[in-house]
Amino acid sequence: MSETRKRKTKNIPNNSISDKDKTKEGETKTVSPKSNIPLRVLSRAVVIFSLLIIVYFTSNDGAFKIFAKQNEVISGKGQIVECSSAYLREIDKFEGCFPKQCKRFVTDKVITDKEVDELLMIAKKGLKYGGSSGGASILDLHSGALSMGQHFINFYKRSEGKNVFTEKDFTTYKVVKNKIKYSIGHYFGVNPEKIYLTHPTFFSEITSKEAVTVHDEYWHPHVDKETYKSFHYTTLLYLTDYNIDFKGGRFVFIDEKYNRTIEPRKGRVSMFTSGKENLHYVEKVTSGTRYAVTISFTCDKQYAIGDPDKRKFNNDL
Ligand SMILES: O=C(O)CCC(=O)C(=O)O
Ligand SMILES: [Fe+2]
Repeated sequence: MSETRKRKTKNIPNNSISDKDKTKEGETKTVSPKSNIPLRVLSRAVVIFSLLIIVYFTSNDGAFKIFAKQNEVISGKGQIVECSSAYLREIDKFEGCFPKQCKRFVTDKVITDKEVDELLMIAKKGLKYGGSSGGASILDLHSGALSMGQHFINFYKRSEGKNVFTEKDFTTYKVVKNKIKYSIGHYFGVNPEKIYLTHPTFFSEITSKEAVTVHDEYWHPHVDKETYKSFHYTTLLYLTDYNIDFKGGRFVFIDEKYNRTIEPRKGRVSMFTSGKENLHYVEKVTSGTRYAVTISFTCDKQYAIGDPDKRKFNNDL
């Protein structure tokens, strides 16, 4: 920048804006005040513009970083974050469940394509019996909760649902849940036998439909530990692809300096400690349908739930 400035001004004699200025050897050019002012203005504008760019890129507002792109295959990518004090205080009493570090971790290598396809089928065949009047529907395989209009019904109490899910469906869920549980053990340095599946564990289906009730408003920033008291480790398994099956709907961690975005990808698992250190939201889905499963774990045995079970579905438990 200063080079440009030097080059533009070096042939202008001191205090003589209307003097003659040498351009090429032996040639002279009259520099009038009129033609000189725009040059100065231009170079100042360039300086100001450059400064604005620097300020923009070094300021915190509106700065996003893509943590996990949809079109890359991530073996494992983690980011350590400072545990919130409330989270630490609470988790301190659960031996073996205390994470080495609070963090978020993404991997595309834990769940197979076949498992994702099977889970997507489970989600679709259950959710087709319900559906929220707004854009966000859930199906909880454990409790049977299913979005229906502006409410939830217990799908396990409906006769039409009796033979919707097979033993194999429940086995797939259990296998996937266990893989994720052992991954948490591995990546967070905790004893997998000391973390327990907790309520709610659900499939979600999000469309671009306008929200009708608060249950449809998934885009608000929140802390999972505050929304779901028993959560200590949240995991999300994505069943559809961002920008292919749907648009919008990226998951965003809100951080001090940059927000970090996870673009859903089939089979992608995102795991994170559920405290304030992992404040997040989901962007509004603008088209298509987004499917995911939330499978979360607690350190507190009193909030442990069993695996979803076909006998429960058949109402004979
Ligand atoms: O579906 C997602 O990506 C995240 C959903 C979420 O934040 C939640 O259920 O608490
Ligand atoms: Fe959440």
